[in-house]
Amino acid sequence: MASRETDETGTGLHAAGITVVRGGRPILRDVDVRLATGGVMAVCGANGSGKSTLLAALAGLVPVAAGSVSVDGEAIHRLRRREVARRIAVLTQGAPAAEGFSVRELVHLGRHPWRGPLQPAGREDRRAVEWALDVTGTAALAERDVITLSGGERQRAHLAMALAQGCSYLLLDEPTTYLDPRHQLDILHLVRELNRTHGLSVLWVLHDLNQAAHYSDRVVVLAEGRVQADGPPAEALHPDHVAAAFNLRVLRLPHPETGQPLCVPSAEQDAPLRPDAP
Ligand SMILES: Nc1ncnc2c1ncn2[C@@H]1O[C@H](COP(=O)(O)OP(=O)(O)OP(=O)(O)O)[C@@H](O)[C@H]1O
Repeated sequence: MASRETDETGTGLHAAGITVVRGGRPILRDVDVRLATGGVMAVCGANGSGKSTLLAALAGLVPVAAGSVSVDGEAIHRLRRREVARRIAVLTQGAPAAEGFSVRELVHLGRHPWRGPLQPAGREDRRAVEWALDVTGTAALAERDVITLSGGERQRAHLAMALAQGCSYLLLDEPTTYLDPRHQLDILHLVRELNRTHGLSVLWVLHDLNQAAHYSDRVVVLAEGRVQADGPPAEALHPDHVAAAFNLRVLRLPHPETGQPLCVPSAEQDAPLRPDAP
């Protein structure tokens, strides 16, 4: 049996029975989740259920009180920060706008794990940056100040920065926030394509259950810091799991064009979540 320190059995990014405590309170409890190499996994759950905390724990950014996180079989806490950053790129919610930076300079920041603090960018750095600008469609924006970009353009510029990092694991916290419906689909489609063409392993926190189901091959549903469901989208997003995790009744209806099951909120819902709501 593999130990929780080394996890020789598995590749991928694995949270093995982790508990995370913040502010003296357990936020995640005995969570066991594995992002398979080459997989696309969505994390869904109600506000405050622990999704961002799980993402941070998988990137080694928050300590675990029990269990462990491993990347390709190596315990993450044994790796140097730079080594982790060469394997795992993280794009958090509402990444701050880097005022005074051009898009190209922002994307170059993604190369930091690969060179010394004062080392100038080399050929490989420039190649990675131009590739990231190209695949995210931000090459035409490269000389623009990041602060002048629209929300959608900024999201793509930050995605380019994460891609320039040259990692095999990409963790995205609500990458569609602030985007209109068409730009949401464009980002989801782009990341899915990068998964298919470059074997990038993706874990993303998504609020839209239908987008999570359509663009991911596995869905984890969190409820109050525990795993409510983990499996292929049709299983994990069963109405019973959705009801337990979100206090939301949904119907499963086939998409009129593709027949894929859609989660549609029922017209019949329980009382509002907050008893003090008007
Ligand atoms: N540093 C912290 N100290 C204390 N409590 C924290 C800290 N960070 C997060 N929490 C709490 O942990 C819980 C889970 O937070 P988290 O951000 O992981 O949830 P989430 O599922 O991503 O929520 P949302 O959908 O609203 O973004 C929340 O109750 C939050 O207040």
